[in-house]
Amino acid sequence: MSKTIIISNRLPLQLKIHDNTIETVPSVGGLATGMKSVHSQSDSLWIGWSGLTEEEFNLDLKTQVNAALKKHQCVGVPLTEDDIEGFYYGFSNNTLWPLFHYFMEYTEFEKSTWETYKMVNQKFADVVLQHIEDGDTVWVHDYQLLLLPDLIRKKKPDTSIGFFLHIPFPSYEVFRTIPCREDLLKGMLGADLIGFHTYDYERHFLSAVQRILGHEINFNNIHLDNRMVKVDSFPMGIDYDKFHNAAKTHDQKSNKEQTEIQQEINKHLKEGSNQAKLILSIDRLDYTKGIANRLRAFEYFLDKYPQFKGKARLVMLAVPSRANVPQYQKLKNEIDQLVGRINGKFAEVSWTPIWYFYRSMPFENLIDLYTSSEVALLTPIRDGMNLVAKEYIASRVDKKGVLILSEMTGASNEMGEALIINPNNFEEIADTLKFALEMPEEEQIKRNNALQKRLKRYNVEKWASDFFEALEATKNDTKKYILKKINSTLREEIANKYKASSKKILFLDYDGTMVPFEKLPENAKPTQRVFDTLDTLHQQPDTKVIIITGRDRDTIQKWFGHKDYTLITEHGAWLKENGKDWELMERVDNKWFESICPILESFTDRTPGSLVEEKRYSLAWHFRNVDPDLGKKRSTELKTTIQQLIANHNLEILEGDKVLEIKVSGVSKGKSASKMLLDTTYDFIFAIGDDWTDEHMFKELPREAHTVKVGIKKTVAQYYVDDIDQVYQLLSAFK
Ligand SMILES: O=P(O)(O)OC[C@H]1O[C@H](O[C@H]2O[C@H](CO)[C@@H](O)[C@H](O)[C@H]2O)[C@H](O)[C@@H](O)[C@@H]1O
Ligand SMILES: O=c1ccn([C@@H]2O[C@H](COP(=O)(O)OP(=O)(O)O)[C@@H](O)[C@H]2O)c(=O)[nH]1
Repeated sequence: MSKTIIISNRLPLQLKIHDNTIETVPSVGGLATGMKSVHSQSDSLWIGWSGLTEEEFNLDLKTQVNAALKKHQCVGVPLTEDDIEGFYYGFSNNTLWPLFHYFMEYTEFEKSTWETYKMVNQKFADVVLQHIEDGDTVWVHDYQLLLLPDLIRKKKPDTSIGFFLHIPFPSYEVFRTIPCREDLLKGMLGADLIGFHTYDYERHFLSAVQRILGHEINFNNIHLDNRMVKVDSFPMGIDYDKFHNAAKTHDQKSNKEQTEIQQEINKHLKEGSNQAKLILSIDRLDYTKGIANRLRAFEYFLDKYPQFKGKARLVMLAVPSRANVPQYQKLKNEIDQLVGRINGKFAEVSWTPIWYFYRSMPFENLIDLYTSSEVALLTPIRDGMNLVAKEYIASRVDKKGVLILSEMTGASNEMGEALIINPNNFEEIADTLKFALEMPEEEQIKRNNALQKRLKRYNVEKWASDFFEALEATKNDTKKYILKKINSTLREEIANKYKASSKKILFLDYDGTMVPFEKLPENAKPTQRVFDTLDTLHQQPDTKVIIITGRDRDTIQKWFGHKDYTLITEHGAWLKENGKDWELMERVDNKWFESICPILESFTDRTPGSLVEEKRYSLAWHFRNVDPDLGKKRSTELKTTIQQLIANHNLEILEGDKVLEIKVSGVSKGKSASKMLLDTTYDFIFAIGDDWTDEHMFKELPREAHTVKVGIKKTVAQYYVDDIDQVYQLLSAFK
């Protein structure tokens, strides 16, 4: 039976050695807490790091380690201290983490940690490959494993692979600064489906893929040579019932059954003469979480609204995290000092403004804090999602409580009823805190009602099932493509038909089919491979070889004029065959150039990288070297600008691959190809091409023709080949 393999750096449990025995503790962090719910409800295997390095346990303990992991359907990836240093503290958390959260000044790029990162991703791949079976689905998580999807794809090309990034994907301008940017993107593109928390992260990723790798993107599909990768946003939910039900039971507990923390909260904060409202914050101690800003904003609040002294208290839980990274150590000192200074400044005998815990707390204590706090104040500078915001709302069984949430969190996109603040605006935070502490109960209930409904509906289970459904759909699309793809059997079948036929005609597109695109069109000259292949085909008995291209007559004359192949240029305007001179296939003129050319030139002047190509009877505006977004925008603008002129002169616009071509209406590769069939009866008709202009040919040729599209794109052609190399593989079978 097929299974799902979840892979993340951290497993849902961490192993510790105590008195020579293995103990397990739950992992902290949103990825682990969220995915744990998915894992526990499905028959999946989770592969990741156990929290122990290879040096930390000996052979005697190994059996215990494996057993502890197996009990939770987990498999460990063996990592050494050096691996953890270079891969986890180094490249993951000293390079990728700050870069992806826009902390460029903290981002260090070191070749040695990059090398370790690559090596450790390979170690993960090796373990996955030991456990993967045909039909399994793989779900890779997060920035520590960006190279893994491609490493698995290389060894197991047919596996269904999903990838989810839990942190922001930064804008192209930030991402482009990292030297290994191409490798990172290529690694991720090994997946069939790539998921992000928000649409913004998704569009940043697509923009980076388009600009750095130059792949064609259609809506949210990335066209690779032989596969399609789908990209989408799936905002992660929480296990709503788990938090809501725990909060319900919590409310029903007698005094005796309450946890120590709850008893403390009641004694000091809720029941004494000096009752203070609680403002809660919970995060890992991370500079992205805006903890220092929050403390300063709280100080500003107490200065601005002194009436809250003694009446409000910040309860701040900061969970130790990545303590080996220097920036985290600095932050810890800064927070300690800030808390000390603010408490020193405002404390009274019966009231300290900040209760600060630097540790992690078990689930029951988190529930104590969530249910006892009137306000949650979460102020990250950047945060992929922020599950604490969702957990706080889900735990409010009484529907009371106010959430103040930074607009820089992924969660703020879906939690519009919360009070959304800019974490750098202390004035706004102070005013919002006052507003929250004074908010009437009816308003709190109204806001939370809406939030809870959404959290209940789009919970972590729904999030995971949506992701799997999308992965399945992507895989099915790919299957459809694979069915039409020319494999060795199909190649032989087509070649046999060719050999068995007595009259054959082959229509071959040039750019993108026989040769790859170049930055400047004049540089895409025919190679020896082009001539060798065409000569061989041309020498076959009863075979007519036609190059059919949008290229201008003069260039094709220069490149192929010395050969005897049939040449059709400018999308069917010109024909040259049987060694005769060029003749016009259609009645065309170019008098209209003088009205269109100046417009194209003015677009070229203000669109860096674009160029005008003047052919005998058509004009082409190329934007291959233009910034992709600008190119798309300007080509749409150009179409609108010349619309009227096009109609007046009986012209039409052909949209090729990064080119708009204006030509006399009615001239097309389809029409000219059909004309070539008029005088002779062929029993083998073949056409191959890569772009939109070839679709005319595929459409208009008779049904029995063998039509082949180069690259995985929408087409009416019968078959696909992946790339130019496969074009030659196919053509060389015809001999
Ligand atoms: O494993 P650690 O280095 O201890 O860090 C804990 C996790 O932090 C990050 O969590 C992210 O995922 C959350 C769920 O999607 C999201 O809400 C939050 O905004 C992110 O920061 C990290 O992405 C995980 O890989 C870590 O395990
Ligand atoms: O002592 C603690 C404090 C927090 N959490 C959990 O850690 C996660 C934090 O996730 P979030 O998305 O807010 O941020 P991350 O730490 O993943 O960046 C939440 O599920 C919390 O319930 C925990 O398990 N123990």
